[in-house]
Amino acid sequence: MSERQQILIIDDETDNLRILSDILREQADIILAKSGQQGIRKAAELKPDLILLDVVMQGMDGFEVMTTLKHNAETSDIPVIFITSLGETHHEEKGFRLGACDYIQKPFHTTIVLARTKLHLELRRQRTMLEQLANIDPLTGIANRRRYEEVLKREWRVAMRKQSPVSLILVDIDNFKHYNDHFGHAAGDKVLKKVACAFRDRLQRPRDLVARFGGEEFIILLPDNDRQGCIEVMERCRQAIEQMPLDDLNNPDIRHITVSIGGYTCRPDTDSKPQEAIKMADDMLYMAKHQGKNRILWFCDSEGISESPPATL
Ligand SMILES: Nc1nc2c(ncn2[C@@H]2O[C@H](COP(=O)(O)OP(=O)(O)OP(=O)(O)O)[C@@H](O)[C@H]2O)c(=O)[nH]1
Repeated sequence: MSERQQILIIDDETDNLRILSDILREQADIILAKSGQQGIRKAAELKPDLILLDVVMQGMDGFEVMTTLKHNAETSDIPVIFITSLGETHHEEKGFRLGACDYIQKPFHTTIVLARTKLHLELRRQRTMLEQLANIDPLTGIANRRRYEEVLKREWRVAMRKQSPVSLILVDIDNFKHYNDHFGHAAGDKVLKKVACAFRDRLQRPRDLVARFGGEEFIILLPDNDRQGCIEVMERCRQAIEQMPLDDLNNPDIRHITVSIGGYTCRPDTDSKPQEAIKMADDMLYMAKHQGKNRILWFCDSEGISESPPATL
């Protein structure tokens, strides 16, 4: 991760903003806010890596700003350093109790401000890296199952609140064992990467998610789209994979692979559970395999089972 980090400085004194940004601009890109309200807005919008927050300010003070930041899921994990003239122990204690990662007293020494911000930016960088490692499948570079389950829980709650549909899709590469046995594990790995890319490139809404479920299985989440819309998206994926050239694998015998897909569209309510929805998609995948592979079987609570491409008589 080489891109520059961002520090948001919230202080109602223009001179303080100028002095701090002069000190810190070599370390990171600086965002300035002249009031608590403006700081909260910029924190949610720009998600800086670190916030330097004054306590004594006109209107909303730093402690109130901190409380608001910690109550908003979008800003709650951004580290905050209080930088203030309030020097008594109980002020410092209150700052830490509210969730600050550090407390610097004014008048401050430039070297101390630099050393502490450097430390917290580095911790932030390492934390982001660990989060990415914990959420990404190392072979394909897409989300892993852990990440999928986390996002699914969140989208399930959103769908319940908004009474909107959510679709879960399981995908399994057809005859992959044969492929692996014939051409080796390394060639199989290349296919897995290509399939992951094919899905990632075609699922374009920001909340769509494709993850590696394990082995040669992928799992997809399409929130806020109806059954027909989801089937169309997945049919485009199925066709793209079927037509995907495997020439670079130098296997004259197998030029193409196919996938079977099981989908389930539902409207989550208090009686339903994400794990049951995954099971429904798995049942559809099983049927897709059973009916000849390279096809989509879909179940929707209100419309029953459908197949894509449509079965010919
Ligand atoms: N190359 C590679 N192969 C994997 C990986 N994970 C699982 N596999 C292989 O995927 C194959 C799955 O085989 P099966 O479960 O029998 O399924 P299949 O041959 O695709 O048969 P159908 O699902 O009925 O079409 C096995 O050979 C596994 O070794 C992986 O990370 N890399």
